[in-house]
Amino acid sequence: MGWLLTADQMRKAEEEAVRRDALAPGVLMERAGSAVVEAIFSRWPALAAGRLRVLVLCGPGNNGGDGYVIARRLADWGANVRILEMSDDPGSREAALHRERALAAGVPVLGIDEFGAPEVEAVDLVVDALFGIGLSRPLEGVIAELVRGIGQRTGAARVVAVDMPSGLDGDSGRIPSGGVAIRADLTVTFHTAKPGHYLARGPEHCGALVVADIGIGPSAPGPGLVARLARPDAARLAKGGAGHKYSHGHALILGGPPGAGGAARLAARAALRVGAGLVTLAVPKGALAENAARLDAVMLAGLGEGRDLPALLADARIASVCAGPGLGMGNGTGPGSAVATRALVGEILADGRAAVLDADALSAHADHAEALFSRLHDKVVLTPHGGEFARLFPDLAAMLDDQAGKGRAPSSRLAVVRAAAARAGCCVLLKGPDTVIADATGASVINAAAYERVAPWLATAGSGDVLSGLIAGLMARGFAPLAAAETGAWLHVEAAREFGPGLIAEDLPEMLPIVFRRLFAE
Ligand SMILES: NC(=O)C1=CN([C@@H]2O[C@H](COP(=O)(O)OP(=O)(O)OC[C@H]3O[C@@H](n4cnc5c(N)ncnc54)[C@H](OP(=O)(O)O)[C@@H]3O)[C@@H](O)[C@H]2O)[C@@H](O)CC1
Ligand SMILES: Nc1ncnc2c1ncn2[C@@H]1O[C@H](COP(=O)(O)OP(=O)(O)O)[C@@H](O)[C@H]1O
Ligand SMILES: [K+]
Repeated sequence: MGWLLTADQMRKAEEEAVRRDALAPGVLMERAGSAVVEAIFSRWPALAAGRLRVLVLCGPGNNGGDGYVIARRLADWGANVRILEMSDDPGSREAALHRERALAAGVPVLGIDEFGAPEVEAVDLVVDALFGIGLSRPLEGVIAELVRGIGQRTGAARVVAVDMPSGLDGDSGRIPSGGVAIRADLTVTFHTAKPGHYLARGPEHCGALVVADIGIGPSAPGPGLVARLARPDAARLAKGGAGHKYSHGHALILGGPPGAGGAARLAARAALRVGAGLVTLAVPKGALAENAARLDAVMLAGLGEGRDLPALLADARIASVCAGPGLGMGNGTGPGSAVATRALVGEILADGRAAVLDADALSAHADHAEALFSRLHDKVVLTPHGGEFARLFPDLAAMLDDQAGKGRAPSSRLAVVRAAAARAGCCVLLKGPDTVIADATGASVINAAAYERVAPWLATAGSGDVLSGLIAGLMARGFAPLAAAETGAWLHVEAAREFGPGLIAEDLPEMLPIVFRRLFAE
């Protein structure tokens, strides 16, 4: 299901499994450590060929406990292993038990101040078992020095992080203000991935990510709100044999004044490609000629300065509206002005139909956020990028500032977007490589362009306009707001990956047929 458990939810899941299966102390830790060893050899089979030199860094908690298991298992296998530990008196019974076993197996255990000795630095593999989901503050002092030294002084050694790269907050993927974090080549986590593996600095510090099953059982959503990774519903996306164009919905896209129509045309094409039965682009009358020269399957309508939009919306077959890309932020009151943009958004929201508000539709409300929130309803999706988000929700955006909250746990993008959705009373999608989507009930999804889904070529002008068109097209097809946002964001990244380097926004809709073909064949 792709659930992403927070530290608290993970602890509850572990406790439940221990109780349910009456597990002896240390059994889960044994499984966790063994899973890491398995992942190491599966990722780097060549390491099994020679005399492997390993340095295992053990912290004072259960993450360190996993480290003692890994050290013993690798030593049993024949590796030359040394442990550097933070404490000779681990904070849990399980970790103490596994420390004793590692000592009994003859693994040399040194204090962390031994880091710097030549034989300690000359290793092939570093295992980072300092801190996992129990990180409670920034790494400082000797530990921070050790973490910096690992990068600089162990040369070409591979670094594997146990559960989380130490120093990285598992709920947010951020490094607590003033701290540092391990940069791993591989991170092995247990039961489910955690939000921090996908958010903020997570992917950059984790390297590659493996989620190991340690027998905690079915990954129940657990208490409280649980986020998950975005995934498509292929059956819902496919079209049935029956039906005609109107059964797949009519999307209305609003476009801007003459010379500013590209963004809305991109959105319109995306809405059509994602399967809306019909798409109409409505533009100021002065922009009709320009758009007529550029459109075929997308239909055109002209908007005067009167009540033309409500007249258009009187057609009950129009199932969704997209407003914002290129709509205008100019001075004055004519087409393309911020005043006109706010008036159009007001009419759309008063109508109550499913709608995507993006770009200028958001920015035009920078000084009118409360008025906007009072009109939003649960059929709306807002799709801000970071700058637009900060214009509407400055206090929430400030919580994501790297300098914010020194000494406190860093705020998570998930919590911040959930708070924005609750305030706005609608679905909010905050764009980025770690796109977060939440609705007013707190339901939330992360669509990460990370690991095997990296899509750096999406950072190109107009790609956000395509995303809003995808979501509008899906809502025209009857997808609920959160599902439309999730599916649109997922398809957006897949389309970018399908095209690859050299991608420009125009390419994205054209990749959808290939993405669909692959998805429906699976
Ligand atoms: N429970 C289970 O059955 C299983 C758990 N598993 C494993 O346990 C891990 C979670 O273990 P955990 O809860 O003990 O937390 P952990 O990450 O070891 O850190 C806590 C310790 O670090 C300390 N500390 C924190 N921040 C610090 C800082 N900046 N600088 C210095 N010290 C700092 C903190 O001290 P305190 O905050 O109390 O002062 C405390 O002593 C999890 O990630 C997984 O690997 C698996 O084996 C599966 C079975
Ligand atoms: N490095 C990246 N990796 C993956 N996706 C990215 C990256 N940078 C930006 N994106 C995506 O590209 C889109 C950019 O949208 P936006 O900032 O609105 O651009 P524009 O206004 O030019 O259309 C968003 O969907 C965002 O999630
Ligand atoms: K770790």
